[in-house]
Amino acid sequence: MAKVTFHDYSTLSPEEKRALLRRSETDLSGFMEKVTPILEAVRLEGDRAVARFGRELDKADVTEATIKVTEAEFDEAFTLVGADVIEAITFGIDNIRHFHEEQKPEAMWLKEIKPGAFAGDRFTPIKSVALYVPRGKGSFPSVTMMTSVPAVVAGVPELAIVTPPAPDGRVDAATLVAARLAGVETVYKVGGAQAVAAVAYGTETIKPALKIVGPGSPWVVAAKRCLAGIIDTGLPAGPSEAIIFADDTVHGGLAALDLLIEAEHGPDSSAYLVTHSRRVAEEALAALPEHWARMTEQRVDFSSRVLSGTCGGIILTSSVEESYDFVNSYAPEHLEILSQDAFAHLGHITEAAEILMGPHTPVSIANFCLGPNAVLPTSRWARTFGPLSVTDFVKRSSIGYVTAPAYPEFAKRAHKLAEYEGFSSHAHAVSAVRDTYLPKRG
Ligand SMILES: NC(=O)c1ccc[n+]([C@@H]2O[C@H](COP(=O)([O-])OP(=O)(O)OC[C@H]3O[C@@H](n4cnc5c(N)ncnc54)[C@H](O)[C@@H]3O)[C@@H](O)[C@H]2O)c1
Ligand SMILES: N[C@H](CO)Cc1c[nH]c[nH+]1
Ligand SMILES: [Zn+2]
Repeated sequence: MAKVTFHDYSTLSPEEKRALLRRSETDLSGFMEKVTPILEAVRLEGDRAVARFGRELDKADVTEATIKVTEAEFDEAFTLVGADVIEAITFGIDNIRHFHEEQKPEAMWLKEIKPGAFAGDRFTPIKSVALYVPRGKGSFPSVTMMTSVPAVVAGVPELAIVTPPAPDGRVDAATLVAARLAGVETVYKVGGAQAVAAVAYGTETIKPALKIVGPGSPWVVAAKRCLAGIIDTGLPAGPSEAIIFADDTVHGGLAALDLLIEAEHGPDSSAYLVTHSRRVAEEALAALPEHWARMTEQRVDFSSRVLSGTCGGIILTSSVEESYDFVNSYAPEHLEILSQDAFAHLGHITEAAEILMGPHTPVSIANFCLGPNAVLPTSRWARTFGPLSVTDFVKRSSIGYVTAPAYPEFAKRAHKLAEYEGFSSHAHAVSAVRDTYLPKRG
């Protein structure tokens, strides 16, 4: 059984404390170097490279002719997925849609800034967005739901999912079911760096998109970083991570149960239990083997590597304040506040992409079906980014309107500032010369 990493936080040196903030994706330079030839091949060879990398990297039976999922494959997917799974997808989509409809901004707002002068914002959908749905260390119909629903709510006219094919050359059936139920009809069998390149440059089959959203392995994150000058790559969502924050009002076995949720994604994930209660920490440590005994071999392997490595384990702090400080420095993707009074802690936490309150809101529920988006910034990007949302699928134009009566007051100030900044045309355009062209009032 793996030896779980245990940190007595107050005894750590500043350097050791800083090391706890690292994620597997902190240094992507090696991945960026390796994906560069893949990106270049897709740019130069299009479909031929997409199919070749599908065969080489995904070991998938895919050819240039089978990159796009057909209607027949969509229909077949509904026969392959159980009715209970379809029901769960439908339940999740319903809640996710409800949440994102609430979040959708008004198409336009306009306020009277000064009498007769108006300013506001207008939101219009981005014309084309690609949705990355991972597959490899798991299949992700839930990511299909989380990316497709806000895109459809926002009204993006051209949507396409890119997702790696399995060895049989098929896309995960539940992903196709979720896509159709959410309202996305185009799915391409391409994943990893080659998918990011395909939608950035376009190929014979795959239409280029203005933006790509969706989480992925470091291969995907590295490709996005390389192509950020070609395509909008949205929020940085890499290997999953979570902090389970627990106070002394809960059982440590519960904390251990939830610690394993995100730790099981892959060996590159990160997961910590942070508590100031020695009892909770010790109960958690004792409970982990019981929980592992109920998990599949692959998930035990992934989670035990995370919890015994340098990106996971148990952190025992000397006070609840120290726990808050650690959480805020770490800026986790998912945060669970395990406490009988979770709301008492909420005000102390400012840096976390998702905050789940109390013992009945484990990360699993939010990952699949509560409503908020589970595509979230990782690797401390929660300090500046929030979860994927409807606003990721629209762009904002500001609107200004000055009426004739309001014009002179504004022209006077604009003229002054234009002169100060040394822009003669700017100044000229709001000088008396303009008045000679304007319709006469009264
Ligand atoms: N942050 C979030 O919101 C969020 C949500 C869901 C999942 N995730 C994370 O997404 C990730 C999904 O990873 P995954 O591996 O299951 O799927 P993935 O689709 O992201 O990556 C698989 C692809 O990586 C490429 N690849 C694999 N090995 C390669 C190599 N040696 N060289 C070049 N390319 C290679 C292949 O093309 C393959 O198709 C996980 O880390 C998971 O934790 C994050
Ligand atoms: N935890 C992931 C986001 O980091 C979402 C997910 C989907 N399926 C399982 N988990
Ligand atoms: Zn998860």
